[in-house]
Parts: sequence; C-alpha cells; structure tokens
Amino acid sequence: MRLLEVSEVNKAFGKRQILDNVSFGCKRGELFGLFGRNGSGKSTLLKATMGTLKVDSISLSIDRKAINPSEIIPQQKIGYLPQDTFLPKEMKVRDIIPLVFPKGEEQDKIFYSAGISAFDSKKVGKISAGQLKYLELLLLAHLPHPFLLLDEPFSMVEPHYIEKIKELLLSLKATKGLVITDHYYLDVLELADRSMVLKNGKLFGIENEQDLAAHDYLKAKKQ
Ligand SMILES: Nc1ncnc2c1ncn2[C@@H]1O[C@H](COP(=O)(O)OP(=O)(O)OP(=O)(O)O)[C@@H](O)[C@H]1O
Repeated sequence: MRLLEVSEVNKAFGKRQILDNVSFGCKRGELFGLFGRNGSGKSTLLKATMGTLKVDSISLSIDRKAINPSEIIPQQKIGYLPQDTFLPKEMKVRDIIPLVFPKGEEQDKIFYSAGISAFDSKKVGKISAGQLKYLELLLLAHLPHPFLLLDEPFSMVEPHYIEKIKELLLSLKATKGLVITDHYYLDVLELADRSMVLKNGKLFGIENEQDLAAHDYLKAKKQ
C-alpha cells in the first residue's frame, strides 16, 4: 500500500465550518507535516481520516481504491497516535508489550529496541513523558498499518527523547507513510518531506518558517 488520499473533507461544529472541502495525501516513504494554530481543526482532520469522528463528507482511497472510513480500523490501514496516552497507567511496560504483541519474536523487537531497558520494569504512570511517547511510537511502529497519523508526538517531550523519536520516525519511512502534527514546528519542518497549514478551514502548502508566518501560524519577524 503506497498512497493514502483523503479528499473533500467537510466538518462544521454548529455554525463554524472547521474543515472546508479539505484534501491531502500521503505516500509510503513520505513524512507529511500538518500545521495549524490551536483550534484550527488538525485533530478533527486526523480523527475524520481514522473514521473515529463523523464528518459531513469525506472520501478516502488507498492506492486509488475507495475505502469506507468504517473499514480503516478493522482492516488496520491507518494507525493513530492520540495526544493523550492510550496505555494503562497502572501496568508495567514489560507487561503491556506482550498484550500488544502475543508472538515472542515480535516482543523481542520491542524489548531489544534502544533505550527500552531503562524503563521496562516501571509502571506506565511512572515513566517520563518522553519515554511514554517513545514507547507508544515503538508499539505503533511494529504494527502492520501502512500509514500512521501522529497527533503531537513531541508535546511535553524532553530534547533527548525528541531526538530518539525523530530517529525512529525517519526509520519508519522505509515501510510507512507518516502524517505529523505538532506545535514543535521546527522539528516537524526538519523532518517533513512536504507540509501544509490549516487556516480558516482550508489547507495551504508551505515550505519554511516564512510561509508559516505568511499564513499567520507564526508571528512575522521584524525586518
Ligand atoms: N466535539 C466538538 N464539539 C464542538 N466543537 C468541537 C468539538 N471538537 C472540536 N471542536 C472545536 O473544533 C475546533 C477544532 O478543534 P481541533 O481539536 O481539531 O483543533 P486542533 O487544530 O487540533 O487544535 P490544537 O492545536 O489545540 O490541538 C476547536 O475550536 C474545537 O473547540
């Protein structure tokens, strides 16, 4: 599976049109950066793509073949990293890994991943924000989903783990297409092969900080 296309997404909350005929795509091997100010509708767009939020209209296709949003999760087409953790806080990291990956050889890939041994004996609620995001991404990375939508993978994460997460994301491009939204815009700009900014319900292509300023995501620098 090489190409995810999401088109004609419309969503209004009450009278406010959050997504106004929005379209975007993501290829395997590509990291697509999605920018937008607080409340612009980025999470709404990701949830609509996952099929977890009902929208007024959406068309989805994978490799040019139409797919119903209700098939996205059962057919493991797209994986989603939500802003808030999806792992139970009271469980130890080493007990969660076998729950997600019943096969021994798959578990080993996680247990032997760089950095895991530093915290695998701790409870999820006791590890740092960076360790938690890294763990969540490692779990997603080893699932079969060809596309991943990542909602704020760098939020609250210390610089040491941001670098670890960036390395992991770059390595994932070999097998997956990635969509990332995060207000750590410099990190996203550095990683992204292509980026767009969501403003007033519409998406605009951007290439750099100047473009982000032109679309009012960043404050324009005084000359
Ligand atoms: N269930 C809902 N009912 C009503 N309004 C909602 C609902 N969910 C989201 N909104 C509104 O839609 C807008 C877009 O929200 P969304 O969470 O998609 O923004 P975002 O771009 O992801 O923001 P942030 O950068 O803060 O995460 C916001 O104004 C939000 O308050």
